[in-house]
Amino acid sequence: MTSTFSAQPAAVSVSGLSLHFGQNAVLKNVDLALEKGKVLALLGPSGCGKTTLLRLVAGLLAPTKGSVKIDGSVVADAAGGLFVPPEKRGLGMVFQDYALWPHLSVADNIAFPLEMRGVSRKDCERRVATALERVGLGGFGARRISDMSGGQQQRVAIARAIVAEPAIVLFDEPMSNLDRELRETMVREIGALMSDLGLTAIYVTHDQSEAFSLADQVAVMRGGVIEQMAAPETLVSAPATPEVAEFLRLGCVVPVTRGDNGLRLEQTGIVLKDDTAPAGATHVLLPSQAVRLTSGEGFSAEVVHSQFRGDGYLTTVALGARPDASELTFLARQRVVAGEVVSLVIDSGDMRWFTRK
Ligand SMILES: Nc1ncnc2c1ncn2[C@@H]1O[C@H](COP(=O)(O)OP(=O)(O)OP(=O)(O)O)[C@@H](O)[C@H]1O
Repeated sequence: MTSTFSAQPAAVSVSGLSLHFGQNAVLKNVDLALEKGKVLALLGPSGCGKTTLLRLVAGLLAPTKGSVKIDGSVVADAAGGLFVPPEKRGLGMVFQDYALWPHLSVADNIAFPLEMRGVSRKDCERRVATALERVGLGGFGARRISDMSGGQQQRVAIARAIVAEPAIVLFDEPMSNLDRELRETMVREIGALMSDLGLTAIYVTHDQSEAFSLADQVAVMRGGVIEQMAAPETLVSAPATPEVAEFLRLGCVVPVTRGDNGLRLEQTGIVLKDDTAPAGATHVLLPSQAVRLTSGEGFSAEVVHSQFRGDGYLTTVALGARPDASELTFLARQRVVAGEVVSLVIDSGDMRWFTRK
């Protein structure tokens, strides 16, 4: 696992964190640290443990092993039997299903965390009005929740999460009930809000573009562990494992073997003569971004399909004899047709090598 640690005191850190449901280990020995003012996205396929990790930070679950610290204070420690309840962790939370009270007004929903803290009525009104302005719902305080659209309800939920100016805001797939267009707008708005307020946030999503647009750091999770935690650009340029490369759909990962004639890319018919692979390389990523069609010498590949996408032709080719051939998808500049055999160039400097899978 690769994590990023910093000399700055972490806003959130977890250490050796595990959670078992009966015999089932859902989270396995996870370590991470998030700096103040930064946004961390937890990204991964369904069931990989993203929500579980978020709920452990929130205090909605207690760890089987390990500990959670918020702003330097331990809020959960399995060994020491310490557990601080969610309402005492100073967090704001935004859920997928909004979790608003439909019978209360917008203002009353947002005021709830302030009332829990005993804030005066006058102060409450002022802070609710500010929070409403921040999410673009100024003047909507008296409306009933049931009279608001899905997008507006999610904005109310965000206003409620930030109204008490918590140290950290946790988002659990907040966009998944919204349609695509609205999701894109909301991602822009949440991003702007996060940077205006300098929020520290953890944001769970299975949507790569959402994670990449919002987060400073992205933790790619798989099977209850963090495979890699890094800035989005680093995940793309230097995926730590073949699994990260495959999950992010960065290109085609193929096994390699060294032979007398050079380095053989299995199931592709490709033999690399300029062998730049490090010792012990077992797999290589052929990144989609590095692939070009050429009229000169290159790797032969048969076009499986190709579709015009506005900015080019999204093209899948078979590297080697089908049906066992590895397939590589990339954006071609020119039109090609299924069945055509094309010539491809991939600079060896753009290839990424792995020493295990
Ligand atoms: N209360 C529970 N009892 C038993 N198993 C559970 C419980 N809650 C979650 N799990 C299991 O833990 C694993 C991780 O679940 P989690 O909800 O953290 O995944 P996720 O990555 O957030 O997935 P999704 O994107 O589908 O929400 C899953 O296999 C899930 O079935």
